[in-house]
Amino acid sequence: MTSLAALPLALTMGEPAGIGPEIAVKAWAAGREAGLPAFVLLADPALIEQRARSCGLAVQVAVIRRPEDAAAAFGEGLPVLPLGHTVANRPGRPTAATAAATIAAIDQAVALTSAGRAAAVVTNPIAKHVLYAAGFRHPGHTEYLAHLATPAGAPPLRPVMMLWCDALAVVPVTIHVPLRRVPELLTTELIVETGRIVARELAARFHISTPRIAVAGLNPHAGEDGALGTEDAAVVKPAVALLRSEGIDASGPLPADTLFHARARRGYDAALCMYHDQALIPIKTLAFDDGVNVTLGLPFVRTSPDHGTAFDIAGRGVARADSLIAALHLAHRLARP
Ligand SMILES: NC(=O)C1=CN([C@@H]2O[C@H](COP(=O)(O)OP(=O)(O)OC[C@H]3O[C@@H](n4cnc5c(N)ncnc54)[C@H](O)[C@@H]3O)[C@@H](O)[C@H]2O)C=CC1
Ligand SMILES: NCC(=O)COP(=O)(O)O
Repeated sequence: MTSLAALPLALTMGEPAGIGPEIAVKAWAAGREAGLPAFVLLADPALIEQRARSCGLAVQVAVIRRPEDAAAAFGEGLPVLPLGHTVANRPGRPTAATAAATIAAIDQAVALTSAGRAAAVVTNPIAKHVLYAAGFRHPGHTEYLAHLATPAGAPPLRPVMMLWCDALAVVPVTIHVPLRRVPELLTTELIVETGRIVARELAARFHISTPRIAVAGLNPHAGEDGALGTEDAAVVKPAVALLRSEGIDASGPLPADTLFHARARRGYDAALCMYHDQALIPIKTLAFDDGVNVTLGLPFVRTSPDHGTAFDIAGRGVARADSLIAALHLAHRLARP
């Protein structure tokens, strides 16, 4: 079998009306100078050529038939493996008609990686509401990738979303759920399972020998002894105790408002946050341009830029590829044995 280091990363097209096609082209153009690992884009080659033209980007698309040909093609052109779907759309105008192609790109990236023909999965952003309108029943990539990776008949894998940059790693314990449902969905078991996966993968993939995990409280001031909410004492605190009883260096519940300043960040390797925005606001404030979304708990590496489809700027040639480039670098690093 080809060594992982020699395999290309499998990059999905993402939502075709978003900035994915444009930043893929820009990443490839920057990558030839910046030593980016080779990747293959799973997309409709005609869409990529047309979007590059409309964004004023000079790019040669190298249509390949096998991911094994990506590394050799990468120096000459952007390697694109056709999806078998024609994708016609206008930037900024998403349509459910392209949902099947968007999903096919994810399926193919996972299939190639699982078969040992790609080193890792890197995804461009999808617009969840567009896929939902076409009948997609998973909240986002994170949950869909876990579904694809679960062997038939086995209990579902628990995926964990982690947003990472050099200065901070954050994990939302509850992910894509309305805020009003967070208290009912947040259980001691969910926090413990998430903490275990984070500790295990920070050690195995990030090579942090004894990961320090800070657990944020749910309520202001971590509940202020029950005066500002009961969940911190009843749900979060027992989870921290259980993690500690397993030898995991967990602390908390800690007030979230003082968890993310520079001095506090030196005290932990990852912060477990109780809901989506508690985790994503600090990291996107610190590192919007180069934050990376990593899915933990899967049998393969998956990364993604931290941003979304940016419909407001799609097709204008102004989207930044930095976060995608950071995602490609991190995927390459994590996929190394
Ligand atoms: N991994 C994924 O698939 C993700 C998908 N999304 C999806 O993206 C859609 C739009 O979400 P929003 O909340 O509007 O977030 P967004 O990240 O798409 O856009 C927020 C703001 O940041 C700007 N922006 C985003 N990426 C940029 C880039 N690379 N360069 C320059 N400016 C950039 C946009 O123009 C916009 O003003 C939603 O449907 C959401 O579900 C959001 C986050 C991650
Ligand atoms: N806000 C983060 C996000 O939406 C990423 O979701 P996913 O599609 O990577 O699961």
